Amino acid sequence: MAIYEIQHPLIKHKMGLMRKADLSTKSFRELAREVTNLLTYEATKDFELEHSSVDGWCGRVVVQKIAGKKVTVVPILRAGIGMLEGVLDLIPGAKVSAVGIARNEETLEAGTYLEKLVGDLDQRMAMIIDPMLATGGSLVATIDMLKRAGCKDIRALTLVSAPEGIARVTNTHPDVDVYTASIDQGLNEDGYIIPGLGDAGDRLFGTKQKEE
Ligand SMILES: O=P(O)(O)OC[C@H]1O[C@H](OP(=O)(O)OP(=O)(O)O)[C@H](O)[C@@H]1O
Ligand SMILES: O=c1cc[nH]c(=O)[nH]1
Ligand SMILES: [Mg+2]
Repeated sequence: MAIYEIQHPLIKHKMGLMRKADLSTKSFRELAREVTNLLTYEATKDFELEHSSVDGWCGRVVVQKIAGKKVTVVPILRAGIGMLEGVLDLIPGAKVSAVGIARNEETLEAGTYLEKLVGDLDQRMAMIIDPMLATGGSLVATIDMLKRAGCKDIRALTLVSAPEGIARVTNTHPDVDVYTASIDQGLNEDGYIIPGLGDAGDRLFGTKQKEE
């Protein structure tokens, strides 16, 4: 596996804004979408092109179009939904395979509750999206699921990744590349990424519990 931490000033700036604890849900959502636009741009740089031709205003014009495999975007529910529009802005025709995985807050084990994959996965590239790669349990479970369904070409986009999760995915699935906006310091005792974003699902959906 290769991990690509995208070095782009717009990504750095927008990630800095997202780390502010009192950011509104609306702004957090908008920034998640914008950073995902930029990650998608980077993660598609190696897409193959083929020549084609169209009727242009002055006659036939040779153009290029994306060749090869079709894409399925794989949001890991819930938080992955916060990156979905960001990918679809640039790949509007992609089919969506929804995967529901929730991390047990005590054991940190990933539990699967939904598997709604598109067909012909052996002929598609899967682009998994999840804002947070923490212990790596959720991403490994999703890759396992996609491979069981026949998918052989898998990459993942995350906003923040912890070294612990990167190591786990690297060891388990060395063929999967991860594109991330930031590699952070590591995990705290509760399995949260430091400095991270806090609970990305809660911030995207506005479900943060009030403290007693
Ligand atoms: O790398 P891991 O240790 O598995 O942790 C990362 C997972 O935790 C979060 O989801 P969560 O389980 O909180 O579900 P949610 O999206 O419904 O909030 C996050 O969106 C990842 O899916
Ligand atoms: O830091 C973390 C870790 C897991 N899930 C989150 O939403 N945030
Ligand atoms: Mg959550």
